[in-house]
Amino acid sequence: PPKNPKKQWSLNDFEIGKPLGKGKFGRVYLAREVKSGFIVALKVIFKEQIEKYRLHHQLKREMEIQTSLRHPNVLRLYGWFHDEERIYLILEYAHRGELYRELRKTGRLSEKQAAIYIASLTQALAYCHEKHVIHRDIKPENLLLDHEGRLKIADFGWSVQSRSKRHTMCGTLDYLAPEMVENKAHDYAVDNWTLGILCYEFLYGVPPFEAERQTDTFRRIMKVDLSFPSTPDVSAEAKNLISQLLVKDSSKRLSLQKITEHPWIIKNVTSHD
Ligand SMILES: COc1ccc(C(=O)Nc2ccccc2)cc1NC(=O)CCSCc1cnc2[nH]ccc2c1
Repeated sequence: PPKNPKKQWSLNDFEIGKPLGKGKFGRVYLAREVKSGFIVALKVIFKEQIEKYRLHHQLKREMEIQTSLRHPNVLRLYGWFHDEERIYLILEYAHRGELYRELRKTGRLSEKQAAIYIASLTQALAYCHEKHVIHRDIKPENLLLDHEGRLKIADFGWSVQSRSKRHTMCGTLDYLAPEMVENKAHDYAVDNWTLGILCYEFLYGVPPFEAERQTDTFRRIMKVDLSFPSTPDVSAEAKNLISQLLVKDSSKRLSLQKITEHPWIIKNVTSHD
């Protein structure tokens, strides 16, 4: 990655390549840092967007936090620069793209692969929480895979994200915890709920409370209407972990520490980062 963080980067330092994520991540481009040949993802944000939503100081504070986040399962923000009308974020490039794509391709994951991803996510979240960073909108399309297939939580930009979260609201409620759906104050424990949703989706190929209409998904989440189909045949340990995460009372959800100690994780994951 670009070495000296204090260096003032500019657009001339990069050769811009293809657009990434087809606008899913805002406007992000593959880019190569000319001197080192290092490949990055360059995210372009228009200043008038930031001004319009008065995000300037939040963006600065957030950039400070994110450049300090160093974890193998958290996408890096190497630095940023700006010109008159745009802000550029120099982001880590995850070569194997969205985990979502892999999930759609294979339909569902093996128990071993699912456990490896859940363990990676748990470690990344434990790290973010100890750095007092939450609001991780962790759903499959915000999870990327690097060239070794290692999971990276790629979703930040909560302020912009919260706009897209409203967008998500009209998209899908599937990943939102009851307290989020009820618009109650929420804390770190929403991420534990989402881990349960993701674990279910990794193993069954669909999220647990999926329904034709949003109102039905809403009702199923509030009721925690959780059921395990007889096929595919999923291990009792996996169902046990999911059942201990998809708990309405956020204080009763399995803690991140307990997830790493769960028999299903221990059985399926060597020390995998
Ligand atoms: C650390 O990450 C981020 C940090 C900050 C922000 C952000 O926008 N902050 C913000 C903006 C405006 C107001 C306030 C805050 C966004 C991200 N991350 C992403 O946007 C997702 C991955 S984009 C890169 C990337 C990599 N590797 C890929 N492989 C395939 C596609 C792809 C796409």
